[in-house]
Amino acid sequence: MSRPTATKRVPVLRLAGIERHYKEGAGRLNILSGANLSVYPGELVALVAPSGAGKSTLLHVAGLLEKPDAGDVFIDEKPLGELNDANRTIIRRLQIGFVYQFHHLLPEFSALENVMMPQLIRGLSKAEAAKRAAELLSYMRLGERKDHRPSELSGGEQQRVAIARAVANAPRILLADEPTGNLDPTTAHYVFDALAALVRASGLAALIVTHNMDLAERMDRRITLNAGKIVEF
Ligand SMILES: Nc1ncnc2c1ncn2[C@@H]1O[C@H](COP(=O)(O)OP(=O)(O)OP(=O)(O)O)[C@@H](O)[C@H]1O
Repeated sequence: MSRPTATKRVPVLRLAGIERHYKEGAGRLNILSGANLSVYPGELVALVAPSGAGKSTLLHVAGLLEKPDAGDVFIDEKPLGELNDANRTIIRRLQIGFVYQFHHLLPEFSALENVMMPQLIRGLSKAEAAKRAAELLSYMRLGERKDHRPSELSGGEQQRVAIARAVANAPRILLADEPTGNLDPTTAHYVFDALAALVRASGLAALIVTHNMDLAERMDRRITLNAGKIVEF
């Protein structure tokens, strides 16, 4: 079936024929068996699947943390399979932001410093990093809280700092594993709204693992894993 408008768009993230298997005794456990996915600029895709279906494995492959056994990952249609480990690390640092269920903020640093950190690692000056970090925290409605340490912030505030940190280096892709899984429903909605606004405003492609069907319904598309393949639902 031809879809003329869709074919003109270029996906930010494309997974093509991804296979991933693990050894199990004498046999093989096939987790991903020809998984295909395209995520477009500003799009939020919910990944909803039962425990053990391969959600983390898929995020790890998309995030260049694990190499697929077959198939390839494309960012802006550039294939990444041929890159050596050093170049994969560079692409991961610059192009991909990660958000986890638990924020993993550095406890002895302020919110501002936590968001500055990836930029300093990338080689930006302190002044440049502080400016962007302050802008991002204001966008996440945390301007007043930027000098607080994580222990002085609420769970929802901590998670918004973690989201700001994930996009500090202006990545192309945001990968999130249950980003609101640790929050009460009202806070989860608020944090999700902030995340969605950021993704749409910056044209990121976001792949978000969630068990929360309310949030999944508010994303642009919903996918699941069935026998190692990606299925829209
Ligand atoms: N390094 C590994 N070696 C062997 N088996 C693995 C390895 N990593 C994951 N698995 C297995 O692959 C399957 C998929 O794991 P994965 O963590 O991707 O699932 P998931 O959908 O994220 O599950 P959950 O929701 O419980 O986190 C599981 O059965 C798991 O035990």
